[in-house]
Amino acid sequence: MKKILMIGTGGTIASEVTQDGLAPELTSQQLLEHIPAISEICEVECIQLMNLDSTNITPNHWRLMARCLRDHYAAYDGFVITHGTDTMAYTAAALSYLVQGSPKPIILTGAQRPIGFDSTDSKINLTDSFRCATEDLPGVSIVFNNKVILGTRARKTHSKSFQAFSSINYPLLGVLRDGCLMRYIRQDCGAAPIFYDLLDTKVSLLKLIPGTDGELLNYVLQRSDAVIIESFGVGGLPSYEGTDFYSSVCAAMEQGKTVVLTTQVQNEGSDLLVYNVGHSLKERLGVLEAYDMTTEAVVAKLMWILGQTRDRREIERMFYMPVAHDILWRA
Ligand SMILES: NC(=O)C[C@H](N)C(=O)O
Repeated sequence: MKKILMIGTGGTIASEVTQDGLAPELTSQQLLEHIPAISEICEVECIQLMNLDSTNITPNHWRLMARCLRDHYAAYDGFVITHGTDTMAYTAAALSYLVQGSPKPIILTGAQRPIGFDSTDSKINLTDSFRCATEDLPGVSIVFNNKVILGTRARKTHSKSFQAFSSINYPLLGVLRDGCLMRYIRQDCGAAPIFYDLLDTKVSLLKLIPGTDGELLNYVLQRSDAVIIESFGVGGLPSYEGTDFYSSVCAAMEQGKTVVLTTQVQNEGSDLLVYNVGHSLKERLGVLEAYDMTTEAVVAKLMWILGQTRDRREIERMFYMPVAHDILWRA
């Protein structure tokens, strides 16, 4: 029987009703006690790394999770991390950069309703996740509502219903039907994973609205090593009286900061060269663009890259180099 490590981090799945709203209180061991049938699927050992609403998860917690995987990697056949859904897509992306090429499954799961509630999705999500953790499903993925989503492509797209996650600009890796995994895609992997530990957390995101105050961008640029600007459509920077976004970006890049343009539109990604509002940003300034990557993946990838280098060319090379199919290859 395969041996799986369950790593508890909190979330709704582990939450109980308190006077001040739901709060994570159950340990991984207590979660398992709700589903005795898991012992027919695999042998499980548990570690409780933290017990947090995922709103409170930070990049330091991603590093703790990656270290936990590294320290216990050899002893288990697969890993199930229980996590709040609110920032699970960020954690999945971060672990995809911190633990690359894993031949063993690293599954993140959680729930929209606590395990103690009559109408809960916790039990099916956990059972499906343990099934997937015993399969040939390399790399980091999210198993939720019968779907298997690649870690770099997940996004929370429903705040309440069980179908919380979607795969963005990439097909599902598989689905679960009556507890059986139908795998559509097998991720490539190495003989052993490469673990990373360093992250530069001075990465910020600015979402534009029509008429954004240019001083906001200056402020964010000042306080960050990299800024992601979530712009409109296929991407570009506005210009109107009283703002000079272009000069702000230019000055920040001269100081060695990294600027990435992405889009608020969920599907199909950016293409800065299409419109005049984006063209010179790309051609003359050389800002990076996200193309089909999710914002969650861009955030985590920049932290991972800047944890390793400050060289502009190297940053650009690493940014466009696909890791776990986070970006479609561009020749
Ligand atoms: N469904 C959930 O898990 C939401 C919860 N607030 C969390 O992210 O921890």
